[in-house]
Amino acid sequence: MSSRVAVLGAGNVGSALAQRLAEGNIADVVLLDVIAGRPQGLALDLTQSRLIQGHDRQILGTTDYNDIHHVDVVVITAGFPRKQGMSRDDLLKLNGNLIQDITRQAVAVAPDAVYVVVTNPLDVMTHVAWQVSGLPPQKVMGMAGVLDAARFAAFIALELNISVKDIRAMVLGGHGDLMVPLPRYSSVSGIPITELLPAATIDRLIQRTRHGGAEIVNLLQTGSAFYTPAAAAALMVEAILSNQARLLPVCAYVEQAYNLRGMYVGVPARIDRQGVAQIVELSLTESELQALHASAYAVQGVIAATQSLLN
Ligand SMILES: NC(=O)C1=CN([C@@H]2O[C@H](COP(=O)(O)OP(=O)(O)OC[C@H]3O[C@@H](n4cnc5c(N)ncnc54)[C@H](O)[C@@H]3O)[C@@H](O)[C@H]2O)C=CC1
Ligand SMILES: O=C([O-])CC(=O)C(=O)O
Repeated sequence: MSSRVAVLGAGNVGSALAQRLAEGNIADVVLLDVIAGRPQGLALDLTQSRLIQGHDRQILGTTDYNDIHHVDVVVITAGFPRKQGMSRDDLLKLNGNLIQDITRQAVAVAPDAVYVVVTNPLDVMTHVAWQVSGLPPQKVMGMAGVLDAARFAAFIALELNISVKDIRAMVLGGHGDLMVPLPRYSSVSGIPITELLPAATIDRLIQRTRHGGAEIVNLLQTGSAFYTPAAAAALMVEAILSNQARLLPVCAYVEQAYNLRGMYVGVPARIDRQGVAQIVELSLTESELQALHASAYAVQGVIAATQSLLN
């Protein structure tokens, strides 16, 4: 039977993700939104391009959770994006209760799915979704590291004037200004970028990566990035469905690693059909570990403050 993926939220990220999943022949898609007509219209539009795009994927638009019954993966993209001048954490109040409500409704009909959260503030929303889902933490992960690492790789490629195909990048930590791009674990055909670029240039690329989302928010003025976020979420869905044990940076529940205990944060993880199969613990220098802890504890602080805001 064909794999089925529910995309909750048919906004910019959700609709671009639905297009990638269908046109990439990755899965059939159920696109769900609260705005009646929007997911149905987008699904019909995507269906009409099947001849041109050369696929037979089913794309269903709906406002009814019964339609996501027993999907394999649920991606949560519903919620408000930030506008210029806002931090991702400013979305907490707007998106916190919404994520709880959506997760409860989804888990009731798709209890066996793997859940991928995209809504911001990402690490906190992933924690909240897991908390209300009642699912084992391996089944609930967040999308951030794949996007942040793709941005770091793009900036390295532009700086070196080298094809991005030969670049691998690693970013740990929360999806915020304290995220931790790791130059020692970022390379061009196996050569660490610390061998190819001066420290000051690497620092500039790190800062640009940390503010990669805000740079686009400031340019768009009406919302936030969606093409690369959708591509990153599609890659994670494909990794889950293909069961190929891909190693990706994702927001995962760290039981005990990196001297962290029981919290969601961005780490490299082996992803398979069951979700997060294993967290990979890199050997970090003292300053890299400190930076990861600063990022993780900032997320922890927001999670603690969030509990009183939620239903
Ligand atoms: N994790 C990451 O790296 C990224 C996260 N994001 C986040 O993803 C979220 C979505 O961003 P966009 O698609 O650009 O926003 P958007 O405003 O284009 O779309 C959001 C959609 O969610 C729908 N929605 C709202 N409440 C809903 C509910 N209760 N049930 C179902 N649908 C509901 C809205 O009707 C709208 O269609 C934002 O929170 C944004 O900050 C965006 C890019 C990257
Ligand atoms: O910047 C935002 O608010 C959206 C996002 O998370 C990103 O593009 O990294």
